Parts: sequence; C-alpha cells; structure tokens
Amino acid sequence: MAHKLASAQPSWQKLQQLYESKGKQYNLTQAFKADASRFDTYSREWKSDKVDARILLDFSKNLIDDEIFNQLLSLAQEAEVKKQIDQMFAGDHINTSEDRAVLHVALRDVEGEFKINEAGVDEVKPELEHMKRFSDAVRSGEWKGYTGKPIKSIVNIGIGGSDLGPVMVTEALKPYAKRDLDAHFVSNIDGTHMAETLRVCDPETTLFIVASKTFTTQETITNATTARDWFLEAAKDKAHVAKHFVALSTNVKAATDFGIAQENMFKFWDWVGGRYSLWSAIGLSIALVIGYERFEELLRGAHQMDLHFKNAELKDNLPVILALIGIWYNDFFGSETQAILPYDQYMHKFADYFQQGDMESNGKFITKNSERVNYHTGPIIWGQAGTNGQHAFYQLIHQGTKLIPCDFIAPVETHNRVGEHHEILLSNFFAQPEALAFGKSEDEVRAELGAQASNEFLVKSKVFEGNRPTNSIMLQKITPAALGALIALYEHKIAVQGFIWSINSYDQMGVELGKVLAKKILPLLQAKDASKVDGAGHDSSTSGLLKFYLNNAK
Ligand SMILES: O=P(O)(O)OC[C@H]1O[C@@H](O)[C@@H](O)[C@@H](O)[C@@H]1O
Repeated sequence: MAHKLASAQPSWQKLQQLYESKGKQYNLTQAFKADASRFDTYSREWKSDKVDARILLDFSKNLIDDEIFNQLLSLAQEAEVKKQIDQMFAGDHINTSEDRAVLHVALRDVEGEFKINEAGVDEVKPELEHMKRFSDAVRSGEWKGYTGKPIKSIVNIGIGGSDLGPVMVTEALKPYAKRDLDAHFVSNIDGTHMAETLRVCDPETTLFIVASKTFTTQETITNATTARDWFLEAAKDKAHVAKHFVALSTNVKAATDFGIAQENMFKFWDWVGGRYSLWSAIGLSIALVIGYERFEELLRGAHQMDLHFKNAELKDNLPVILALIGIWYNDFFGSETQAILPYDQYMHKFADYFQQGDMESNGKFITKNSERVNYHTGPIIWGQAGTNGQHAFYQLIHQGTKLIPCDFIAPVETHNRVGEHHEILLSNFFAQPEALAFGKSEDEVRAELGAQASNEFLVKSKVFEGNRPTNSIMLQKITPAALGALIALYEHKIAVQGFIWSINSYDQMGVELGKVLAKKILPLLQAKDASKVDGAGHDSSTSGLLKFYLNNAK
C-alpha cells in the first residue's frame, strides 16, 4: 500500500471545493424542508439475527447532501479502505512500526470463522475456557481464600487499556452484575486510589487481578506490590498469594517473577492492542462481574458488527459512515472535538473509554509513509451521560463559537422502569439534536418576546443559529450483545479514519517520552536534596518546580 497523504487524494480537493461552495453555508432547515425523505436517505438500521442487538444510525442531521456524501465515499475508495479492512482481518501486520498484526477481531470470533494464520489465534478458545472455569469457580463460591472463605471483592489493578474497558463495561452492564461481588478498579499511581480501595476490602475475601499487557507498567506494578504487601501483612505465608492474585498479561515471565502461579495466569498476545483488549483476558473482571455467558454475548455482539464492517458496502457500512462524517468536520470545517453523549446512566464511562480508544489511536502526525500530515488527524473526544451534560456544557454546543459534532446515543428500553423517567430522559435525547440542527431565528425570538423585543441584547442572546451537526444512535436495550456491537462500531470508525489519514492507529509512541523523563526525575525526589537539582540537566522551569517541591516536601 502506498499510504499517500489523504490530502493527495483527488477527492480531498473536491471535498475542499464542496466545503467552500456549499458545505460551510449548508442549511439544515432548508434541507429538511426540501426533502421529506431525508431521514430515510440518511439513516441505516443494523440488525443481527444471531444476537440480541440492533442499532439505528440517523445521520440525517449532518451538513451533507448526496454530492458531499458520495464524495466522502470516493475518498474512502481512493484510500482503499476496503482493502485495508481485509488486511486487518487477514492478520497482515498493519501495525507497521511494531511489526504486529491487529487482531482484536480474532478475540471475538467465537466460532473461528476468520481462519487467521497468526501465532496465538488458536489459543484464544482455550484461554476463554480458562476464563470461564475461573470465573465460574469464583462466582459460585467454590474458589476459596486462604482461610476457606469465598471471594467477596475483586480488585482489578491496571491502567489505560488494562483498566478503562473493564471499568466502562462493568458499569454499562451493571444490571447483569452479581451484586454480592464488589468490583473495584485501581489505576492511578496516587497511593490514595489503592488506600481508599483497601480500606473497604478484607484480605481473606479479596481477589486481586493484576492486569498489564507488558507487566512493566510502573503504576500497575507498584500498585500490585502494595496490594501484595497489604495482603501478606494479614496472610503471612507467601503460598497464600496464589489464592488471591491472578495476572492478565502477554508477559508470562514477568508475571511469574511477581509470584503469580502458572495456573492463575491468563494470557493474551502482542496482536491485541491495550485499548482493544477488553475482549481478551483483560476482560476477566467483566466475566467475574456479569458471568462468563454474558461476557461471551458481549463478544458475539462485537463479532456481528465485525462481520457487518467486513462485508457491508461502504455506503451502508455504519463504521465507515461515522468515520467519513467525522472527517468532513475534522478536516474541512476545522472542528477540533467530537462529543459522545449517551442518554443512559449505565453508559457514563463510555466517552472516557473512547477518549483513550480514539485519541491514543489517531493522535498521530506521521503517516505510514513517514511524511508529516498537512491536515488534522484524531479529534479530541469528550462527553458525559445525558442529561447531566445539558446542565453543564451544552450552552457552548448550542451558542458557542465552535462547531462541535455530537453523537447522541440512547436505548429504546431502559433497565429500570421508574415512573416516567425514561420518557423524560428520551424527550431530551430527541429534543437536543433537533434544537442543535434547527435552532431559533431572530424573527421567532422577536415574536415570542412581544413587547420585550425592544431589548436588542435580549433578542440576540436568545437566538440559536442551528446547523450544528449530530448523529443519533438508538439501540433496543443495553444488553451485553448490543454493547459489544456498539463498542465494535466505534473501534472500526477509528480504524477507518486511521486508514484514510494513512496513520498507524495501533502504536502509542506518544506516551513514552513522559515516562522516560519521570524515571529520570524520580531519583531526585527520592534523594530529597534540592542541591542536586542544578546540574541534573533540566531546564529552569522544571528545576524551579523541583526545588520548590524539595524545599517544601514533608
Ligand atoms: O497493559 P499495560 O502494558 O500495563 O499498559 C497500560 C497502558 O499503558 C499506556 O502507557 C499506554 O501504552 C496504553 O496503551 C496501555 O493500555
């Protein structure tokens, strides 16, 4: 593959012209008035007869018409998106900087349909069986702690991809949780995180899950060591560690060195990226919380979305559509961010999860052809659960000076029928995209204000310009399968954008430099001697800060 700059594709120039000639003044009110079937044209429903999942994507409230949409599809064709999808599913080493395959899709290929020739793929099934046996034993109480009591609390110790997925999914699927098993997630190196967690745990009934792909991550190893010390203070005998610590890692040697017994090790492979790993052994805490069968439903739901992504035509391909619309705003309108707004309390970690998923994947400036891009790549991802966001930051989305494309997500059915809460929640879900798209004109404001309309500032302050684009995504219900499909949808959206921008979405070199510098600074802090700072080779700002700290540390 040539991995050309996206801006060198012929459609890029045409999209630029379309943006100038009509995109930037596109008017959604007129577009909807002119075309009664706009919703039908720009919405797609995805269903699977294999799993309990269904997704409606309405992208009609975007600043697009047929010409623009077709031009975006041409961009995908010119970037050979289909070919790149096939390469990913075939196990080609598309993570070129690290010379690795990118095969999270193999983790959820439960029936082995993809026939991928890569070391480790044939171990996926036995590893899932291991997870099943273990999670069943813990959940049933058959697995006992060192004093013979069943496990009551689990503590997942991991960070980044070894934390965010399990946190997000266990929250999103809480209705399926075993309520008498407390799940905690410790990620931050700040001792407070571990201290507050251990405060509510009992060493006799707590299981620690040390989740780290590399098993070298400073935060995780430090937290795990602290947890082990705390445990041994009560249990005394090191042999008891085997009943209370398990490891999830690709680095079997380091996990063994830490003292984890072979049978308590759950492995995965270097072709699983950290931020794509919740489907692997990293999902053990999910299986413990919701049960292995539900975990497998999550995998099956994602697999059905994988099949759709792999097989559907570009124009009907949900991940491709989301990716192209994102590129339209990111690269031609100059939008810097993308909000993800789930109208479901259980989904309150979804935007956090895709902050890593998207930003660590596509926050890159070098193409696979070693050129610096001359366009913007990954958007800033942010958001929170509706309706809370409405009372916090929506003001800026409605009337601010920045264009912020938003994805609104909601289930038709709630897990908790409480009075009319769900109808009220969904009325907001429907109303916000409508308000953003069509706004309120000055004439409307004047008519509404009557006599007060003489107050010019009041009139202008109440105008909503509209034309603020949104996608609306509806699921039937947040079931394990539906959630699996939704996560896979966003994963593949990220993949397509990376393919078009010609970047490698699957390494994360940008997290390294800070880690290296922190390792250099740590000995200075440990020495507790401000006089050693000068001469340590830092700039005056960093030195000044270090001295301030060391002179005041207690
Ligand atoms: O799972 P481990 O290896 O501990 O990594 C945890 C996290 O580390 C960060 O620096 C990133 O590289 C993430 O992609 C990764 O998920």
